[in-house]
Amino acid sequence: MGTETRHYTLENIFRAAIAQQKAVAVWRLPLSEQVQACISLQQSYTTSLPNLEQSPFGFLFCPFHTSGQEQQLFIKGDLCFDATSQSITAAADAPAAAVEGFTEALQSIEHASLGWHSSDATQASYQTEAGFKTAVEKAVAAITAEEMEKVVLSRNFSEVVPASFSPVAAFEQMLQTYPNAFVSLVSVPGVGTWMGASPEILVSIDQNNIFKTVALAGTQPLTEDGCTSSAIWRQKEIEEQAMVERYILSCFKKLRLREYSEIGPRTVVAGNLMHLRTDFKVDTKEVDFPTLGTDMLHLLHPTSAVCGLPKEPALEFILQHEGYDRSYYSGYLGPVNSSAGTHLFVNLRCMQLLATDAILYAGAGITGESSPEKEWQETQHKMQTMQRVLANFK
Ligand SMILES: C=C(O[C@@H]1C=C(C(=O)O)C=C[C@H]1O)C(=O)O
Repeated sequence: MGTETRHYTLENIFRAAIAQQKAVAVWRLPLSEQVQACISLQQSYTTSLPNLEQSPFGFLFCPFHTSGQEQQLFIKGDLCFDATSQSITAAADAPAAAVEGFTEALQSIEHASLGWHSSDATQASYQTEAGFKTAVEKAVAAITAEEMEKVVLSRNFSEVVPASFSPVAAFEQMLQTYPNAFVSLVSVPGVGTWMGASPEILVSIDQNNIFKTVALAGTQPLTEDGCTSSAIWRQKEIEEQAMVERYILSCFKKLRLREYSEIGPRTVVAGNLMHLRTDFKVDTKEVDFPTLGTDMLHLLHPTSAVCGLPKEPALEFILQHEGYDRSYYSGYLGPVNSSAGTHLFVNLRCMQLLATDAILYAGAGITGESSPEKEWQETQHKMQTMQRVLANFK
């Protein structure tokens, strides 16, 4: 097919992918205008531990717990859609018959219903307010007993999807509401549909081979004037974020990497919230470390921003006490080897769309100073990111 001259809208592309039972990912990088989508024409989407440098263009979608029941997925970019030019391009190795089938489907798509792929999984489990608060109390006790330093506890919550809801319209609205977030919509047959506005880079490598990651933690509601300069941070948040920073530094150390730049912590805005963020940057060409992206991805996930410190006892604690399955929440997702490079984000401020309900997810970092009520409130605030999106259709 090469470069098609026909013009399509994002809605055409998404409808065709759903009607044709294909996996599709749509995204926009923070502070960018460019909306892209990719569609896989493969039979299977599962992947093993990703090797970013060797990978073809596509979109990674990985769960929190990589040895749990959810699979690591790769939506190969057999078809790539650029929303600015409204054009669609097929990869050189895309299966020709499937490309033709998809293009034909695109012509007749106007009348297809606008749904989304739903999950094959049986009924999701939910965490209650009491259950969450009990888990926080147990975590504080374990931290006081020096079993770990920090653990991130999360919960989920279900809301009815309004009848007029459209994932593409919601995605487009998120572009406006959350300009500095990574905005995404992922829909995979048998796995389901997720959308979100993430504030947190896990691993990014741009076209100039610059590697970036961040230490993001510490949360407070946006100040009244919306100015980052008027934020006042408590010692608890400062320490919590410093732990994430320390973890990233320990990963660099494991790889014997000494040349990196570190800026922060600075206060940043994420929707209705503010966080503390330290930015790390490495010129992988200058330090002659071409596999840094993959190596760091393997060491970082799950970071102490979503799991805890040390990683193993924190993960163990989460699996034992959290009381529900995080699924793809606090996993990671993003384009790999796209025209803008590889940009993986932590899957936060997100929701999973079921047939009639949406499951919203949020967590909070627990330290020795945590109070169950405050941490509960923090998860309430974080859930507003997606509640605002649903509310627009009510
Ligand atoms: C766990 C979440 O967010 C993470 C936890 C934070 C915290 O504990 O303060 C802040 C930002 C994120 O790294 C979430 O949004 O669900």
